[in-house]
Amino acid sequence: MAQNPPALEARHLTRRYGTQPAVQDVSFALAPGETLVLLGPSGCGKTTLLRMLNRLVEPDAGTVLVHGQDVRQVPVERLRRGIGYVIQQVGLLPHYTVAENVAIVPRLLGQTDAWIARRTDELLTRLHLPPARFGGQYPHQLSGGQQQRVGLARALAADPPIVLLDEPFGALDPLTRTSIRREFRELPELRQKTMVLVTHDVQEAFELADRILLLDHGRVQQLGTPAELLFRPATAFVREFFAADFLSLQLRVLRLQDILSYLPLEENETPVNAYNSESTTISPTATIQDALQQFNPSFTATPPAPPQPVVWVRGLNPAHPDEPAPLTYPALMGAFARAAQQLQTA
Ligand SMILES: Nc1ncnc2c1ncn2[C@@H]1O[C@H](COP(=O)(O)OP(=O)(O)OP(=O)(O)O)[C@@H](O)[C@H]1O
Repeated sequence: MAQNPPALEARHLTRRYGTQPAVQDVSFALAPGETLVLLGPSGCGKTTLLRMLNRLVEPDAGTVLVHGQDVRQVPVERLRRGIGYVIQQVGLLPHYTVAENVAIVPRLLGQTDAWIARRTDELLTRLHLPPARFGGQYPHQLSGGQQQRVGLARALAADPPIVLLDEPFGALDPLTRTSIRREFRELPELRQKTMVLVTHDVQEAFELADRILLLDHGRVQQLGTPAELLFRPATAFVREFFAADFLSLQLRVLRLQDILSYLPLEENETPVNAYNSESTTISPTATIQDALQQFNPSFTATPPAPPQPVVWVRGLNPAHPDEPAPLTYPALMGAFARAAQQLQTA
C-alpha cells in the first residue's frame, strides 16, 4: 500500500527579490498534525517562506505540495480556503461584528446560517470570548489579545486542515502573550491541525514546535526537534542562536522522564503515604519548566522560594510504577542540573 503523502511539503523553494535571495533551496515535509516553527533573525526569510506555502508569494524555483498535490494545480481561492492564515496585524474587518468576521470564510463556502451560527458560537466559546458578550461587538471595542483570538477563530472557522501563522502573538504585551500562548497550546481545535508558525521568539518556538526550521539569510541552518537543535546544533550559527537562552530552553526541552535516573528517590523526606486526593500530581511527560511551575506558578528561570513543598508523579519510581511518588523542589533542581551536565558533555 502506498504511504500517505505529507500534509504539507516544500521542495527546494527559492525566492529572490531583485538579485537578493530571500529564501534559498528550502525543503521540509510535515506529517498531519505536526507543528513546524520557522525561526530566525529579522530578514532571514521566514515570512517569504510562509507566504509561498499558500501562494501569496510565488517561488522562483521549487514546489509546494498539499496532501501530495502541487498547489499550482489547485485554483488559488480553493487552496486558500483550505489553509487558515493568521497574521500579526489580525486584519479584522472594522465594520463587521466579531461574529460576522468569524463567519466570512464559511459564508464564502456556502454554509447554512444554522451551521455558521453553531460554529461561531463554538469557536468563540473555546477561545474564551463568550458569544453572548462578544459576538455583536466591533473590533475596535476589543483589546489586542481579544482581537488576536478573533483572528484565530476566523482562520479556524471553516476547519481547514492546515493553518499558517505569521507572528500571531507579536503585537501583544509579554504577559498577555504568555497566557494566550498557553491557551493556544491547549486548544483542542488545534490538536489535529498541521501548522506552520513564524516567530523570532526563541521561547515561543520551543514552547509550540514539534520541529523547528532555523533560517539564516534564507538558508536552512537546521531542521529538527527543539532538543536536537539545542543539544546537537548542526552549525556554529545554531549554537550561538540559542546560547543566551540555553538554561531556560533546557527547562522547556527536558521532561521528568528524561531525568528519572538522576532523581534520588531514596533520599525523599516525604513518605509515600502522605499522598492524598488533594495532592498536586503531574505526569512524567511534564517538562521541567512545567514541574517547576507546580512548585511556584510564577516560576521563571530564576525561582524564588517555592511555596509548594512537594508534588506527586505517578510512574516516577520504577519499582512501583502505579503509585504516586513524592517529588521535592531541591530533588528536581539537583536532578535537572546533573542531567543537563551529562547531556552537554555527551
Ligand atoms: N516585497 C518585497 N520586495 C523586496 N524585498 C523583499 C520583499 N519582501 C521581503 N523582502 C526581502 O526579503 C528578505 C526576507 O524578508 P522576510 O520578510 O521574509 O524576512 P523575515 O524573516 O520574515 O523578517 P522579519 O522577522 O523582520 O519579519 C529581506 O531581506 C526583505 O527585505
